[in-house]
Amino acid sequence: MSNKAQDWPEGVARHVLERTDSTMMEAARLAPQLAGPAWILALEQTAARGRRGRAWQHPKGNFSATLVIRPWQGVEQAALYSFVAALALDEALAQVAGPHARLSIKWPNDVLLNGGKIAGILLESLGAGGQISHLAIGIGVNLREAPDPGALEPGAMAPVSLRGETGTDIPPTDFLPYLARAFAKYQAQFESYGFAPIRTAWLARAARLGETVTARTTLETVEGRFETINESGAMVLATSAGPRAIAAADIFF
Ligand SMILES: O=C(O)CCCC[C@@H]1SC[C@@H]2NC(=O)N[C@@H]21
Repeated sequence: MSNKAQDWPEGVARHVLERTDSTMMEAARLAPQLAGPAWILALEQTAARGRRGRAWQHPKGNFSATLVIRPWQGVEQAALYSFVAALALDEALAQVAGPHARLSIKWPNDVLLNGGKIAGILLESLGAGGQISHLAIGIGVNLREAPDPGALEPGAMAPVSLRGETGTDIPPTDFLPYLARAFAKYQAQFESYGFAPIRTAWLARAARLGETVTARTTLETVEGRFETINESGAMVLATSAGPRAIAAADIFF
């Protein structure tokens, strides 16, 4: 594991907080004053949130951070940063987890370790008057402890922790440079060459590609074979009624 201070990506600010409500809220408060991209890491969060309005548990020792950036293009491109973030997470975790860790990415933006959920990503756009000024990319990683499965929704993916699965015990402040470097690498790729190379890399890491999955949207439940993701990042399922592109859903295996 290399974790030298000089390995921090150039031009990116870093704020480390002992405690806050949520790094997403901290990001919204800080964004107007930021001169460039910034990571906001909190050692404790009192009101952390997950996707679809769910609460996110943050046991002590786990990683919780939000990266604030100015998105490269419009609203549609902004959503694709979740794939950039998932690849970065996968790479950073592979670097610290050791050779036996089985990492994969679950559409749209969870990272799995040995089949359980180790990390989640939450994207929020910040701005006023319909204009996105900043993108807040929130990342939670169960570094030390898996949250209590009893507090999760029925059918939710079983949570695991890095320490529980691999024995690696890395503090959040030490994990951050791995993630920041990996994110800067994939961000540069995305902003130079577009979504195509990110999509290819993402598909190579995708969990259950080619297998039958169930997608639960707010309106319906769709079952089908996970064929690919399209150029907008939607999951494409081969269903009995033909191909379906799903833009947002919870996926069950
Ligand atoms: O539902 C998910 O899987 C996404 C979870 C995102 C949690 C992170 S922790 C850091 C940031 N601050 C928050 O309040 N949420 C995100």
